[in-house]
Amino acid sequence: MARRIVLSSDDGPSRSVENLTIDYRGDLNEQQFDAATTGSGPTLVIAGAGTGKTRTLIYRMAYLVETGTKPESVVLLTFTRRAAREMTSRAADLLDGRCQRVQGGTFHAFCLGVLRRHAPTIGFPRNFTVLDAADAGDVISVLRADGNYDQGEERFPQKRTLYSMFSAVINRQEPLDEVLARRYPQFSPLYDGLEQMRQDYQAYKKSHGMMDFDDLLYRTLELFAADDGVRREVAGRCRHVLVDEYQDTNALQAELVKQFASVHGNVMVVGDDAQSIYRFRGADFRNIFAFPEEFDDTQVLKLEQNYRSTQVILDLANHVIDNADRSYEKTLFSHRDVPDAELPAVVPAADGQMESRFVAQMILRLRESGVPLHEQAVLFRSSHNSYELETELNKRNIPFVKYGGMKLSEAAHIKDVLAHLKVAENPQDAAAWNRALQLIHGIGPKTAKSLIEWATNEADDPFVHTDNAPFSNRYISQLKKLLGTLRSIRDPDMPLVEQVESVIDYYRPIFEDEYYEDYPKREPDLDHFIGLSENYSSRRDFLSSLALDPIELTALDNDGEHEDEPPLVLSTIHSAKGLEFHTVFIIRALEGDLPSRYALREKGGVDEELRLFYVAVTRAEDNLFISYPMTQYRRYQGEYMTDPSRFIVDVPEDTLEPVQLVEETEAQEDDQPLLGGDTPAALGSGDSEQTSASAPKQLGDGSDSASRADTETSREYDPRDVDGLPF
Ligand SMILES: Nc1ncnc2c1ncn2[C@@H]1O[C@H](COP(=O)(O)OP(=O)(O)OP(=O)(O)O)[C@@H](O)[C@H]1O
Repeated sequence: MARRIVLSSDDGPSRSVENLTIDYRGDLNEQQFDAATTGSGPTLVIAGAGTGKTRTLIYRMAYLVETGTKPESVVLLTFTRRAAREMTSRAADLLDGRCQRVQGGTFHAFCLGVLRRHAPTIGFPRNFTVLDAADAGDVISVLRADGNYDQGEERFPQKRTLYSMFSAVINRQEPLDEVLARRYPQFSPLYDGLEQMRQDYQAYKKSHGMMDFDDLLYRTLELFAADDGVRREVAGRCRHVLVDEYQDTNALQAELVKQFASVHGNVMVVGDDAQSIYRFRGADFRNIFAFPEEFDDTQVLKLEQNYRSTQVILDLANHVIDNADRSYEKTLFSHRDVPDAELPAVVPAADGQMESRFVAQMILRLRESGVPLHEQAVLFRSSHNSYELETELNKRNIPFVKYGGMKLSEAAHIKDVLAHLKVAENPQDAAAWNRALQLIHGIGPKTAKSLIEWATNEADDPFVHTDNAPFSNRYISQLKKLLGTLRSIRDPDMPLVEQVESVIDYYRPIFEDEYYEDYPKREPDLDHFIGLSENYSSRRDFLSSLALDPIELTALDNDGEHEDEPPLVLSTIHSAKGLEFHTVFIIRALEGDLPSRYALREKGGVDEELRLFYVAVTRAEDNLFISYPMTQYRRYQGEYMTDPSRFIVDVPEDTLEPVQLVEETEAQEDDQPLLGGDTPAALGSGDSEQTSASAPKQLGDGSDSASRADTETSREYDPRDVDGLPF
């Protein structure tokens, strides 16, 4: 065995908590203080929603640095890179710039860093390509075109489904036959072909220098198993491991935490079993229950005091989660003393359009009463749930930003550009070749296949046109342009932004032709893409970063358009994780949507949806409206009656107050009180006509039309009117 020389720690001298610059006792409650300032060893912090998990981790980071731990040896693992950035910069604000040097990021990004250094140990090149889910699907398509995996069966799974199956095998560590039996029983008879394909997919990625997301985790563990020196070196640099959102880790991530903490043993994981919502990606909320079994002498701390929501909102949250299968016993109680807090409201609307009008009008009224748009959010289960509302918001010129929709790198035109960059980065990337080649007139799937064969196997240099290449006059001149562009951007001295511009110059005529119907609408994305590339020094980092940390297309689309006023937030519930808003609207609370009809088919699926609903409810600080349309329309079915979500039907009225929507005209006829008058202030004052007529100018030049629409059709929301519910 090699001789070992033990170096002593470079950490600075430790100081007592009383002599530190931050007032930990004053800023934190007792439970938070205990967690932030605990000593070494394993710690599990079980925390309810809004109880200050994030705050505690930020203070923990600052505390470690302030008491002498080298910031570079603190590792903060979060669910998104944005979360890590925000947390380290908040810690830096609290203490000083040293906190920016904490190693923060996602598990995938951390593993990527390790693998870039050590990939050759497990037979991968250092410049391996990172495949996102769509890329992985493309690779699977390439394989499928080559093999006879479907054995003539017509009902073979699509590429996305195949990827999900293969992914589940890795990240749940379950054999494929079990994955099929549990989640895709209809494909169980195809097991042999599928297993063969899965193995070929693994082998193909390895021989072509590619890793998908699961590989980043799995191969890191493989690397540690293959070379214990690497494990010791990596874990040696993890003096303190902090993990946020532990409830959403999968089996591989839980194992990685163990490995990272295997030298120093200092690990703090923070999570809320009730907020585990990523089962479809292999997350297993049972990890959080298993933690004390995995780490001897775990200290378990609980945070139960909620600082975010009013007690009435928490009462609903507690009621909801009481129905969950298994959760750590904790009852949230509010720290906020809000007299006359509004009960959460359930609002049935006649149809989707009426639901949208209610939400849009309510948003304007709240805004009138002083709640800015960006402190209001509309949450929904699936991105398409908000389409009708988006139309309504556009009609009224209410600016909004939407999260959880399409990612920039999922847009077809961006994928085209990316394909060129990927080929330049990894000439073995057949899926990228395939996309780039088929953009050329005269090259179809068959020709592309033989060209790829030539480029990846036969050519000495695939970027140089040679006479023995299988080129035809049909496309030769365009192909030469492609190869010339790719060759030029492979020049190591060419700055990334110039490479991207060069690809886009080549691509632009193709782009205008390919998307002739709407290319002007897509054009700004190309400019954004060039702008993004300016932040990276290498093509490799840029591509990995886009794969690992995708950028929201819609968020980007709307960037810079709201200089006057930060916009309203529309978000899927998944993307609203960790956020908080003064007012939250949960729309489309329907059976089939929330819970999603797909979840109903799976064991444990409804519980996961229940937790998702819990996450949505606990985003609200002061107001919560849960609405749904009572009728919907389907093309072949016509109009039909919906069922409200099971999560809201049996809730006592003193926990979730039913509210009836009434048209203004009807309300006046019935002599019912309109919103305004004695309506609680938080819900806005003045009648709808006043509200919209006085809506400030920056809500758009269409404020007039909004005003007209309001006066003509306004229906009234009266929170006190609980009779005659149309359930
Ligand atoms: N000790 C405290 N004093 C004052 N405010 C606090 C305290 N702890 C937390 N808060 C506030 O409570 C809110 C919720 O905190 P935080 O976002 O850290 O909670 P969380 O547990 O991460 O929430 P979730 O898991 O629901 O996203 C924040 O606005 C935070 O500033």
